[in-house]
Amino acid sequence: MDYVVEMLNIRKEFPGIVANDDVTLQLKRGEVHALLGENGAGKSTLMGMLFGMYQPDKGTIKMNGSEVKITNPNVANDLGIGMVHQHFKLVHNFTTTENIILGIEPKKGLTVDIKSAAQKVDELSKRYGLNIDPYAKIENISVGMQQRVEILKMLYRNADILIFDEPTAVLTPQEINDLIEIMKNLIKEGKSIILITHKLKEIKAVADRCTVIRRGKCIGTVDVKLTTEADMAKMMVGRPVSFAVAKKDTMLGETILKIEKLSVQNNKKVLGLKDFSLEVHAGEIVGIAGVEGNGQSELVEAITGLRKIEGGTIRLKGKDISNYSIRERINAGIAHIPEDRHKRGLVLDYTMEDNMVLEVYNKKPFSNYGLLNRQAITDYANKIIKDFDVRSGEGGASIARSLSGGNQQKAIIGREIELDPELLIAVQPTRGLDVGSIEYIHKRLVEQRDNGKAVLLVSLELDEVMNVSDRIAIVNNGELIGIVDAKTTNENEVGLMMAGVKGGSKNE
Ligand SMILES: Nc1ncnc2c1ncn2[C@@H]1O[C@H](COP(=O)(O)OP(=O)(O)OP(=O)(O)O)[C@@H](O)[C@H]1O
Repeated sequence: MDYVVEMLNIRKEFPGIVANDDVTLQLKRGEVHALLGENGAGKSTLMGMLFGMYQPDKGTIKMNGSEVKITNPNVANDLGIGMVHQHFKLVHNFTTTENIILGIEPKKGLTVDIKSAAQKVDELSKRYGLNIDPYAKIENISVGMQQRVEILKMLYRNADILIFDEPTAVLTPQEINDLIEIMKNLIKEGKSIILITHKLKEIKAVADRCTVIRRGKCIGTVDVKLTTEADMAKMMVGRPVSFAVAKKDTMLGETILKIEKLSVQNNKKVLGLKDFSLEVHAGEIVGIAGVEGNGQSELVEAITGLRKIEGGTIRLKGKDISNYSIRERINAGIAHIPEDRHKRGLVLDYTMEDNMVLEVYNKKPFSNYGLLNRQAITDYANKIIKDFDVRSGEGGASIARSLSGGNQQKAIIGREIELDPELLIAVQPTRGLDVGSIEYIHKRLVEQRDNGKAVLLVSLELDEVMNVSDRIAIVNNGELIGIVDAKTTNENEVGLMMAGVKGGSKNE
């Protein structure tokens, strides 16, 4: 059999956890091979070993039939293995070309030959349909484009084996379609791809075979054409997963959040949100649907106090909180699951325990007269970790950075829901989560609403907004286009409104 890469009987332990236990993955030349598994199942660890970031404790790696020792990422590069990481590794004030050549700069005498490098970047970009400007700065291009720079980095180094670690988690639906086309082009040009993703739809759309791992162990490799999404989900979680969200009828209570004529500037100092009004009641989930960058971040940051407002008012249970500090807003009952779990969700170098009390450490029983009560903090953190099935080697003592992306996300969601807030703002809450965890998180959001709390859900996943929300507010270009009832609307109507076609109602 023509395998370009074979990872055979691989084992890797971290303190307190066997991340990979006898895992085998064989990559055929010219295939897209999906790697599927729950959060913390050991996917990134396995790929980390193929990319030379970790060494296996046991097992062998072969390339084209011969055993190789991939002792560091430079060796991986030399062997033609490239990786696009979950969190990009780019220097923001460098240009695309500067990022791509970093570490392997072509020289003319003593100076770096940027011109010839930019020319090569341009050629590669055209050949693979990537549409990258070789002189654009990273900070000025979209996340989707930044990812293409990561792809170009691999191509520039002549990689033939391309590893994509959850590449679509940060992309918009259009960017996802583009990436799928790019992958197909790469295969046509003779590359082989390993794709880590939680999205079964994408596996169906682009992968040939799929290897499933659960809690570090290999469950099997299947032919994607012959396997349904439900079967793959079951292999991965070990039980059938329900994709539908079960909900009782809403029992609307008082108005919790009342936004009137809100205007907020965006990062470019123009109005990112204009004259925006919305109400969220106790006992309902209001979803915000829109293409990324249409005012969602400005809205969330204005409510949570992360961004100054230009005009209008924000009321929580009738009280004007427009000028409250962030802490005052938390104390008033607002909780926030942020979009960027690393930048705003966690202090990555703190333990999980400390991360779980970031908003409450200064309160009883966690502190008394300025002294921390470690036992109370441990107990509180352990409860969240258990309830939300946050998996890591050393539980609350684990450093946040060492947790898998999905487990970091579950911990943040647990921390915010545990506050039992009057208003829970959930931004992309299930980004990077496996289907089993998504099912659980959706249940918990619905539970908040059933307990008479208000939930504001912001998501780029239309399916999620449609399934979880009671009402859907659609934004386009910073304006409220309309509000629709989730029970009676359909994807077509919401899609049109997202494109700016007015519909629905402007009131509650
Ligand atoms: N450097 C590390 N130190 C300690 N533990 C680690 C380290 N890297 C990973 N782990 C642990 O190994 C397990 C597997 O993590 P890994 O990141 O491989 O999971 P994953 O399948 O990629 O998950 P996700 O889908 O959430 O990204 C997790 O329990 C994680 O906490």
